[in-house]
Amino acid sequence: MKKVNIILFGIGNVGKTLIEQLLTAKKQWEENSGVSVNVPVIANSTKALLIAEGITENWEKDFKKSAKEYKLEDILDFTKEQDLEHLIAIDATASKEFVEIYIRLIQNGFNLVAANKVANTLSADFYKKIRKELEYHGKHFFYETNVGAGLPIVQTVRGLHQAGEKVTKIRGVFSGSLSFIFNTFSENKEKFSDVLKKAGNLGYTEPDAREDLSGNDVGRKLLILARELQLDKEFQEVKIQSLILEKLNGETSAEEFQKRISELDEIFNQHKKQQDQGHVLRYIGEIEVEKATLEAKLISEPKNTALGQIKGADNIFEIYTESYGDQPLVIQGAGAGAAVTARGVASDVLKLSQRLN
Ligand SMILES: NC(=O)C1=CN([C@@H]2O[C@H](COP(=O)(O)OP(=O)(O)OC[C@H]3O[C@@H](n4cnc5c(N)ncnc54)[C@H](O)[C@@H]3O)[C@@H](O)[C@H]2O)C=CC1
Ligand SMILES: N[C@@H](CC=O)C(=O)O
Repeated sequence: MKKVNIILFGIGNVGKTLIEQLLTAKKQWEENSGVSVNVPVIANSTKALLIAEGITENWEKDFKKSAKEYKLEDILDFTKEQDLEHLIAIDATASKEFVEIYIRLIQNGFNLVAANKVANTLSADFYKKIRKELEYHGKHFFYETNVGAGLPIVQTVRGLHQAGEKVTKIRGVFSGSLSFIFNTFSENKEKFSDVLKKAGNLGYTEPDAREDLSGNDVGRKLLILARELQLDKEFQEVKIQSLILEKLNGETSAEEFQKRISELDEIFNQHKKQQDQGHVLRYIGEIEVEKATLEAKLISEPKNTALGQIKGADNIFEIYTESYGDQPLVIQGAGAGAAVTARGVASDVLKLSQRLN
């Protein structure tokens, strides 16, 4: 039996659900895949719980009782002292600072799985540096949930491109939270701010919902796919239409923004009023490969088109390639939510485990 040791950073929406899924699937993984999953470290932004033999279903109580403030060195020392092998660090944070330690993790023998999109959307130099370090140390990095949550988007785009297929365009609804917001807001009389709160409570938005409303989260996803297609782009080159007022995004803190979200209601009412009969609002992303352009924008879409008909927090990705011609390869399904995202992370962990000797 191959024993893998998970060091989980981030025990919020996605992290918590992942723990539950890993504990529940443990026996199945052992029996069907020969992989025994152990979670000796779980950490949030301030505290970590370190248990060599792994957390149990009492992990929340144990964390409250025994988690201690920590530095990365404490975790690195612990994994060495305990001689833990087959190490997989999971980044289930949304932190911009946390990704700075990826290189140190790789150098200290860790493989990586990330739900966090930041590492793949910093400078092209950093993107290449991570991959160079991974190659040098013989480590792996999986990040399927960076685009489309649990949907198989990254692997499909990468697989087509690596196989020599000419991908010409990717177009679709890349944001689960904006999908939910516009589906709900277009269809009923709720205020925009109430729908936004609901999306947050359902775990669809980023921890700071402005990441979604500013279009930055979609921008990141576009860049991640573009880089899979070996387009050498930077985040600043993505053309992004923001849906948020400058005054609420600039100097305002996330807490202040939460208190002022009703200021968005009037703007979105206007967007809604301007809809033609039978049309819905859609925030879409588009990569034109030949032109090397990446764009995220709000459009008015007829309800009866592929993009117009989606429901709930669905994403839809139309992947146009030479072989598929005018009829794109289409992938659709829930594009946000803790359960689908955590399952995508778990799937990455399992795939990565199977590569470890
Ligand atoms: N919610 C969704 O549908 C999807 C989320 N994701 C990504 O998953 C990630 C996590 O999202 P949520 O669980 O909703 O966020 P959350 O805000 O519920 O949880 C974040 C966790 O990270 C911890 N954290 C923050 N900074 C840290 C640091 N420096 N070191 C260690 N821990 C730190 C926080 O204490 C918290 O436990 C985000 O990057 C998000 O973009 C990706 C795909 C879909
Ligand atoms: N906030 C994101 C969550 C997944 O990445 C989204 O809305 O799609």
